[in-house]
Amino acid sequence: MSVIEQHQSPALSAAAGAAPLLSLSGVRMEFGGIVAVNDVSFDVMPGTVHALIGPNGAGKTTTLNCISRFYTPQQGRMLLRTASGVHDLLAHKAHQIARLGVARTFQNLELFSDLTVFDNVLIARSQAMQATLAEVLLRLPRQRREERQEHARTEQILQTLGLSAHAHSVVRDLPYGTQKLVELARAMALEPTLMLLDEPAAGMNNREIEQLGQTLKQLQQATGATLLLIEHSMPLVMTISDMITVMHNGAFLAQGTPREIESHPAVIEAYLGGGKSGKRI
Ligand SMILES: Nc1ncnc2c1ncn2[C@@H]1O[C@H](COP(=O)(O)OP(=O)(O)OP(=O)(O)O)[C@@H](O)[C@H]1O
Repeated sequence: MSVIEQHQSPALSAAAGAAPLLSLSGVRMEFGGIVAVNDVSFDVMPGTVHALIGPNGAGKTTTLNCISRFYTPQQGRMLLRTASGVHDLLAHKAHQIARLGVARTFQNLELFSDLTVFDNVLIARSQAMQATLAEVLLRLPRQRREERQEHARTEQILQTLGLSAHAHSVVRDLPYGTQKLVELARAMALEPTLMLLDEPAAGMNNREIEQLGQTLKQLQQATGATLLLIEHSMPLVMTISDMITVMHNGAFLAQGTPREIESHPAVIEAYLGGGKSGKRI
């Protein structure tokens, strides 16, 4: 099927002439006898919101864990093209991935729950600070200047995500949906080229999901970052995605725009297990 529709979104139009930011080819990951990801290949274009969907156990999180180098696939290639060149992700360890401009959030929150929202984001920012230990200890001018810049940048990130009012709240006291946004803020603090989001809407109510959709779209437009997200909320996926890749039973099933995917017979079959063609997911 054609990957790009005739009436494509501005993000896809801009990306159409570009090389993929991320290319997976023939990725295979198995655990003992279980093949979680089987010969999966797809591209993610720069500056797009790209969803990775599929029924439970399809292999989505395992794929994301391969990209973030939490896992090392037994076969396949994963290339990341950034301004600094083409990077073979398999040549990098998980802790080096952030330096390539890749940030991720998790299905289960990974936050400092006893710290404030501001401090959670500031700690993520601190990875980007250039001051040496001597400068920090002596509080030299460059370190003080960087500190001021980091505080201002942290405030800006909180504002973008609508978290300013919660800046000085302790994370554990906040509703779950707000904590999910804090995790997003921490990922954004790394100023990534590619953001990997594992079920950002999980545990949110409909109003929060709608708000999240607007926030993600704004975030993508404001930063130019590419978002690759796993998500089960179809209203969210269909609203914000430029492109959708569908996995089923560990394999690539289809790729297309939301309009193509919602009426794709094989996708409907995978979700509904024998649903009639013409139904929508
Ligand atoms: N560490 C592991 N050890 C053994 N099997 C695993 C491991 N991780 C995943 N699997 C198996 O691999 C398959 C794919 O799992 P994965 O979590 O990637 O799917 P998913 O599409 O993200 O599912 P969900 O939407 O339910 O989160 C499943 O059968 C799962 O049980």
